[in-house]
Amino acid sequence: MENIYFDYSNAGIKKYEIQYLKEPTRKAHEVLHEKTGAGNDFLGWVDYPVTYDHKEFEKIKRVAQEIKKDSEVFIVIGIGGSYLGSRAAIEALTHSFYNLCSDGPQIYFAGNNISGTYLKHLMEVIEGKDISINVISKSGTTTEPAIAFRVFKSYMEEKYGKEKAKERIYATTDQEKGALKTLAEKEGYETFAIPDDVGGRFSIFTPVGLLPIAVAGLDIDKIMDGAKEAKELYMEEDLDKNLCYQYAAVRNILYRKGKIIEVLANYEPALHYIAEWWKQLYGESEGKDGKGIFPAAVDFSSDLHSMGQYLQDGRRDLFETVLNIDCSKLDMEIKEEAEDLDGLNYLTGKTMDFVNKKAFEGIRLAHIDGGVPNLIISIPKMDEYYFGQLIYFFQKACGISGYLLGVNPFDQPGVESYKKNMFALLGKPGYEGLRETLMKRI
Ligand SMILES: O=P(O)(O)OC[C@H]1O[C@H](O)[C@H](O)[C@@H](O)[C@@H]1O
Repeated sequence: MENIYFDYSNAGIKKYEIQYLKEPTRKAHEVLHEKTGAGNDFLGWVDYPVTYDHKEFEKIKRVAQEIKKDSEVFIVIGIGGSYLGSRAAIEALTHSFYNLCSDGPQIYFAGNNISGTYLKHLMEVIEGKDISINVISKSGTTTEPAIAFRVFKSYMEEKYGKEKAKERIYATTDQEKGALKTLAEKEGYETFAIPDDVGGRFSIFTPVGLLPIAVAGLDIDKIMDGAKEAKELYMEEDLDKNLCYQYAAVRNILYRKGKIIEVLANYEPALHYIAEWWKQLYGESEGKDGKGIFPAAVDFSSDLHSMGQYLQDGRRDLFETVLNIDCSKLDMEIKEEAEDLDGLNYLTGKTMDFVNKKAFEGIRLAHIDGGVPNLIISIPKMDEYYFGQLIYFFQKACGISGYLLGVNPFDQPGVESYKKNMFALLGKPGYEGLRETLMKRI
């Protein structure tokens, strides 16, 4: 079976530059696997595709069936790592217009912003429909999902009555602590546990990602098979034989040459949320201590008409990583027109995918000529199996890349700063001193 392919032949990197990173990469591998490095209590994701709780996994499948049976709408409440993975999978693997044409429940995401307009509009859309809710928060204390859940909890209780409502609310959170855990226990919601040693942005293979993914009708066994295969493939400590580590090493080399922005480009709209997920993974893992590649993303060819100029001709401090799908899911032939008014008859008999691939090849060469190092990560096709492989590829590369950079890839201390300010400005008890200081600056 084919696997992920990584090509850095157009990154402008010499062979010996890679060789220089052989030992540092081997060391990073050792530190990661022997759990001797920074953030070592958050490495549960490394072996998770094998060590995961099979009983809990079966429960996910069973509950997903129940939700599908009794719900027209399924609302996933979570932010960051608590929703990006499932959203990435659902967008990448289901129908482009899933909510309009799926047999299963419509799936909406909430609690990933603080917009009253968004919530009000969502409530209008779900009016009169049977609903189930999955509230997801590892810490159980994040403000955005907590506010959204408060809204939906009372909506559900009003609609179904307290007893019936609780049968439609599923909480995914820490196994022991946090406000959500306490609330779920008190109310008697069905709960799913997030392992202590798996951080939010690495949690897609846990119930955090898998319950919504299963509700969307996707095959979570295949996702785990793909992840498991990737785990085996990327165990190899030799950089020459490990494509995942090569991605980490190449990023590091480019970063040291001043390529401080990585632009992840895709040619399929369905991949948009994989890029969003990837941005969190790399942004939170590496952007610290005044260091780190800034992860950006573009959807091609749409963004060529907005960002194309900059990519081709702007500051040369970026490199491009193309997420390529070898074989598109569906295709369409371009037909001949009797009158060739739009001048497109030269494409007669060609397919959309052919045109898309030519766009990719042309853009790639133009960007290389424009001084943008080019990397390609290819998967044979976008299905559950390769989705699982790809996610694990990115996670493992991220851990190695973070250690090569010399940061703790598994914490996110910077995220706390905005939260403290927000709490102080909102008047949360305990933040009085900070509130006073901030108020003087506003
Ligand atoms: O799952 P939660 O605890 O609610 O966290 C949700 C997200 O928000 C936090 O601020 C972190 O920076 C993220 O890493 C996390 O994924």
